Amino acid sequence: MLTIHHLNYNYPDFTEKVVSDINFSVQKNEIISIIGESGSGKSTLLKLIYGLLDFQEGEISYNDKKLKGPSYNLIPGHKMMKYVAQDYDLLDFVTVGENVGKFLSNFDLDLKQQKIDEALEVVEMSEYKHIFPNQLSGGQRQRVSIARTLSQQPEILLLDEPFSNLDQTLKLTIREKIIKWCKAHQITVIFTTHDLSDAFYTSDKILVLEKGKMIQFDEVENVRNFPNSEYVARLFGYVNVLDKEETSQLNIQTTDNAIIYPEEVLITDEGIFEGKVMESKFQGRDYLIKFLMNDVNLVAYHSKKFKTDERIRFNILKFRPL
Ligand SMILES: Nc1ncnc2c1ncn2[C@@H]1O[C@H](COP(=O)(O)OP(=O)(O)OP(=O)(O)O)[C@@H](O)[C@H]1O
Repeated sequence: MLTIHHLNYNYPDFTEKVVSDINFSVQKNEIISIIGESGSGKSTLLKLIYGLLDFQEGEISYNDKKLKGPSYNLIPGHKMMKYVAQDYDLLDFVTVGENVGKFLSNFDLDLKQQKIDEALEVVEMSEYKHIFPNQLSGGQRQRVSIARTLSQQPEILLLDEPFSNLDQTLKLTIREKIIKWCKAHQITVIFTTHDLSDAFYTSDKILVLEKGKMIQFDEVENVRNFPNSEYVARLFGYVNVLDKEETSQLNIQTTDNAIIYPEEVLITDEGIFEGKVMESKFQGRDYLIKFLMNDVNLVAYHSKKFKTDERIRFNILKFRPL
């Protein structure tokens, strides 16, 4: 088990804490995604866990053994972990296959090739095995870099934005294959992402960072269903955040502010409230309808497009106090 306890970090020559009093534990074989606004400290947290930065306060331990930063280790980076940064770090003068096998033992060459082939297959790069990386696209380089860490079968895999350069179609397959492979090989994965679908489809738990602080850490469904702040709710995309005055206009019985996801606003002719459409935007599957009820701005999804200024009726199906 990996445990992070009261972790604090500021970059040398800066006083501001980039990681501030972080506490969480990760069980073997769990998949954790770290989400948060740009600059919230996601990459820094990964680097601290991997042992690339010396934290000023706190403790990181793995299976009850304390882990130290680069000042205490001859080679930075803990042996049982592998870290894929955003720069991929491939050698351009050897082939993709040789890059993937770079850290594998030459003792059993058949086994080495088997591991290389298996890892390349997971990221769907088998046909590029004999190509040099400088002939690859950014997304292909990213996949080779991931394959290189998979082939080494670490106990913990730390991935910084692992799917950021993949197009949507490829991402759906590769993301699933990588996660399946890691689950099958009992590998713990911690990855950062800006794409909420990465977090939803692949992780067991989501860790939310805001300005270096961990503001929520919970199972995926709980973070989405019970976001503990407006910041967390807004990470999931469009959301209605209503203050007390606005909730009372919608007959919502709460003394707190409330959040309502767009799918919890039902546009229907039988609705008890009336609104005026401001905008209908096609979202791929349905329309995002922005509308006003008195002076309350709301968003909802609907299969049909409405005209600007059209009158609609709606009901509130659910709300969550904040
Ligand atoms: N080497 C550095 N020296 C000083 N400050 C840094 C350094 N690297 C990052 N920072 C600062 O630390 C903060 C957190 O950066 P970090 O890269 O961890 O955020 P992030 O959440 O991963 O961002 P992004 O989503 O944009 O990748 C930012 O304010 C950044 O400017």
